[in-house]
Amino acid sequence: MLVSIGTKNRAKTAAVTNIVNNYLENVEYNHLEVPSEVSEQPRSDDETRQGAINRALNSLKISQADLNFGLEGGVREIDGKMYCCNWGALVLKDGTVITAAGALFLLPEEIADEIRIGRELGPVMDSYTNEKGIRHNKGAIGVFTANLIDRTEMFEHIVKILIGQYFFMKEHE
Ligand SMILES: O=P(O)(O)OP(=O)(O)OP(=O)(O)OC[C@H]1O[C@@H](n2cnc3c(O)ncnc32)[C@H](O)[C@@H]1O
Ligand SMILES: [Mg+2]
Repeated sequence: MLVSIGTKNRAKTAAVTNIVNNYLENVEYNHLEVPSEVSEQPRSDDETRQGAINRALNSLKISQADLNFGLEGGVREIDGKMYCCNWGALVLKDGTVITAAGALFLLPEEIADEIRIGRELGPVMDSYTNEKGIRHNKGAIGVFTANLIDRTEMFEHIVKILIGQYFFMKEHE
């Protein structure tokens, strides 16, 4: 079975590989840099979800894989507070689109203000922590949860929901 993932981000590719390997055998993986066709920093659930779907659809177009994953991070505001939101899409070979969302976590006001003036969370997190490439491993969620949960684990949950929905659909065909 061929599984494509619409990113080369290591936190995301690890999440897909870790979960899919638990449930399916003889899987070959493709990591594809595909356009999300939304802003670099999505600013709503709608836009973040659409980015995940576009990544999965674009992966299918390029690879014709059996399962095509798109994972996208964004932000949204509720009652003046900014949360990081996370969405995933799984597109099947026949074009069926399955979606799921994951954790929402609060961004501190000083981080939120940087995003509000138009910066991207990835670089903002790197300057905040004085580290490079946070988005590939612990992610903002790792930093703001005292490393109790990292970005891979957060996306694993979404991938598990997507795969679970796929199994449910197959059982009810
Ligand atoms: O290479 P891609 O797949 O694009 O991975 P990415 O890390 O850029 O992730 P997204 O495009 O899905 O996320 C949109 C923006 O938000 C940033 N971001 C989202 N979640 C983050 C997290 O947990 N830690 C650090 N940056 C995050 C990210 O770096 C981007 O600037
Ligand atoms: Mg990105």
